[in-house]
Amino acid sequence: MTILDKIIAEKRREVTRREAATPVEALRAQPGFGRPVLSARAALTAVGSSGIIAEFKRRSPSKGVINGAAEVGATTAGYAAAGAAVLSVLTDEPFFGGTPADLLAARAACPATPILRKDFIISEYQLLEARAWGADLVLLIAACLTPQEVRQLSAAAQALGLEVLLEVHDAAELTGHLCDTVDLVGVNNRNLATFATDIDTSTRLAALIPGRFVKVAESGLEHARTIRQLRQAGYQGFLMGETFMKTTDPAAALGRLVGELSARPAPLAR
Ligand SMILES: O=C(O)c1ccccc1NCC(=O)[C@H](O)[C@H](O)COP(=O)(O)O
Repeated sequence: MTILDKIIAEKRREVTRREAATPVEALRAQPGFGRPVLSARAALTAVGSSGIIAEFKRRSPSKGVINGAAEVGATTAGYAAAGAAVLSVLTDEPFFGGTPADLLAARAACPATPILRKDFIISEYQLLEARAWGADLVLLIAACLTPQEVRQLSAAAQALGLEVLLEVHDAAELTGHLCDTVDLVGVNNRNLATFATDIDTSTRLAALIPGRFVKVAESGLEHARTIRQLRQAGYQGFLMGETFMKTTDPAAALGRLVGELSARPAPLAR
C-alpha cells in the first residue's frame, strides 16, 4: 500500500464524517460561498507575474515536520506582500497538519490573492467546502482519480466558479486524464509512491501539454535558475512549499527569490 493509498483511504472516512456533520445547505449558507472568485490563471499569466504559487505546509509524509511554528495568516499575508501570484493552503490534517481553519484564516488575511485548496479531492462535497472556505481553485490529482472522476469533478468545480489544477506525474496520466474542464496542468516532480523528486519530469512533459492550459511545475523547486529554465520550457506557474516553509521567515525567503527572478541573470562566464 503506497502513502497515496493510505491518504485516500483516510480521506474517504473523513469526507463521510464531514458530510454527516455539515450538510450541503449549511456550506452554501456560509458567507464565503458567494464571494467573487479570483482567477489563478489570470494571476499567473499577467505581465510581470512572479508565477510563484507559495504554499503553507506544516509537514508532509516525505519530510515530516517542516515548520511547526509559522502562523498561517501572517505567513500567507507575507507571501502575498512578497510577490506570490497565488497561495496554496493545505487543508489535510492527518498527513500535512493543515485544517479548514487555515484556509479561512488565509482568505481573511489575503483578500486579493487567489488561493488553492490543497487537499486530496475525491468528492463533490469537498468542492462545496472549498467554495465555502474561500478557495479560488482546487487540485485534482490524476494518480488518485479515474479519468471519468476528473471530468465530473472538474465540471462540478467550474460550475461553482472554481478553477481546476490537474496534477500529473507522467505522460500516461496526462493523456488519460486531461479534459477541457481543467484550467491549469501541474506536473509534480515528486513521485508520490516513492517520494523521489526529479525536476526533469516537468521539462520532459512540457511539450505534451496543449498550449491552452497554463503549465505549473510542482515540488522540489528551490532556485531562480531552475525557474528560469522551466519558463523557457513553457511553465508560468511554480508551486513551492518546503523551500520557504523550512526557513524561520517563509515570506522573506520568497521575497529573496522574487528579487532574484526580477534581477537580470548574470552573464555566463566565457
Ligand atoms: O510532499 C509530500 O510528501 C507529499 C506526499 C504525498 C502526497 C503529496 C505530497 N506533497 C504535495 C505536494 O505536491 C507538495 O506539497 C507541493 O508540490 C510543494 O512541494 P515542495 O515545494 O517540494 O514542498
